[in-house]
Amino acid sequence: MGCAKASMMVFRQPVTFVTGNAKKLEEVRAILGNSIPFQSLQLDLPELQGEPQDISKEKARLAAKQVDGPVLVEDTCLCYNALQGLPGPYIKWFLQKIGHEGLNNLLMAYEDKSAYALCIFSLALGPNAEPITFAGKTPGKIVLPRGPNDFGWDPIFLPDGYDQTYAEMPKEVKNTISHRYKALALVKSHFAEAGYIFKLDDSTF
Ligand SMILES: O=P(O)(O)OP(=O)(O)OP(=O)(O)OC[C@H]1O[C@@H](n2cnc3c(O)ncnc32)[C@H](O)[C@@H]1O
Ligand SMILES: [Mg+2]
Repeated sequence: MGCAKASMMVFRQPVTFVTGNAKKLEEVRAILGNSIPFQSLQLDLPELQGEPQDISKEKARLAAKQVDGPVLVEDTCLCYNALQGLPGPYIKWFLQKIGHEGLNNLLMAYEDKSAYALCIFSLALGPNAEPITFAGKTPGKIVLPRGPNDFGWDPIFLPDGYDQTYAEMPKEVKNTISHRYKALALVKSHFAEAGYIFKLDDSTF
């Protein structure tokens, strides 16, 4: 990686999307297509605590050190409005321990079943670069599980304006309204505007 001009960065390797989650990778691939030169690396990054944006940035710093090059990571939260945004970044453990039923029961005491899915991508251009974040948010509500149980909390999330849960709707629909899609739209615009140049195997992207 080198810096030709202040506004122009030249990369000798593609951006590495680091995740331990195959379903995330599938969606990122489908949404990005070949708009950004990227490769993937399966690594289990630590589940950190704190504010979603800080967690995502720290994940990117850790990933960039391991990859020693430009990386993209994301952290996904499921936030209940009645619970001031919790489970938020801790959704992975909540889902693992109490499942879809428990995630519904958490809201039993509240009339407000509204929630939002939040995805925060972080791009670190190298191991010493400060990560840049891109957030996408999709509002909806928590419902009893409906649809295939393929990906996380998809069966219990009903996005606003739709009568199918994330799990019930075709992938092509989820991938045009989701938290992940919205965050990646910002990532794509950033790449379109930032003037990054990828010189990979003699080809320029
Ligand atoms: O390696 P990373 O990228 O961290 O992958 P992860 O599976 O640990 O993912 P997170 O730390 O972001 O935790 C988010 C949790 O929410 C789940 N999840 C993420 N995106 C989702 C989506 O679009 N629909 C449903 N569940 C999702 C995911 O399976 C986890 O249980
Ligand atoms: Mg994780």
